[in-house]
Amino acid sequence: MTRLPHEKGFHISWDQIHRDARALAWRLDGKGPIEGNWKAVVGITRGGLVPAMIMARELDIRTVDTISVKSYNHQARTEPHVIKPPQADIMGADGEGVLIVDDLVDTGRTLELVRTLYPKAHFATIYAKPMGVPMVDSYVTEVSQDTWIFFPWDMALQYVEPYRGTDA
Ligand SMILES: O=P(O)(O)OC[C@H]1O[C@H](OP(=O)(O)OP(=O)(O)O)[C@H](O)[C@@H]1O
Ligand SMILES: O=c1[nH]c(=O)c2nc[nH]c2[nH]1
Ligand SMILES: [Mg+2]
Repeated sequence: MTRLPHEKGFHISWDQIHRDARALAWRLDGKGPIEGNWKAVVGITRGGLVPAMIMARELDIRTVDTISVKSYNHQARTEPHVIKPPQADIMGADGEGVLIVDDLVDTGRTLELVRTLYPKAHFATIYAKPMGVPMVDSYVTEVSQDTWIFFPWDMALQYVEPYRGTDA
């Protein structure tokens, strides 16, 4: 296991990821290889499921599947492996026409593995770190490699002390 140093935190709200996933969908609209269309959206579980759903809704795509890849135990990186593949007839021989979506690309190891399986698919993530950029075809926002991205499903609202403290 490799534990990476993360100096900064980038905290994403539900509203932010909703807007970013929509923006990514709009950018890819009409860009599929089959008369501009995409034949399916495949989310890389688990993080890719929320953006995949939002993008499939925007692009009016009803064929939605998942590929389950596990690469991290909390913030510690492990060797990525496929736990559940998508349906073979959706992916075809090489993934052509399929939009494969994840929440982020970090080292690029997850997408590298999925790319070897489906080299002609289009790989889209909402966020990207520099090491992973070569592995992704489309993304919305880049953050530095030493930033840990906190997604809304991993957070909860909680009380914070006022900046000037309290009298108690
Ligand atoms: O570019 P990489 O360094 O491979 O990292 C990116 C991957 O890591 C996270 O998934 P994780 O394995 O933590 O599983 P999860 O989506 O179920 O949270 C994230 O959702 C990406 O899929
Ligand atoms: O929630 C997460 N934030 C990250 O920055 C990250 N990098 C890999 N996997 C990740 N998961
Ligand atoms: Mg993931």
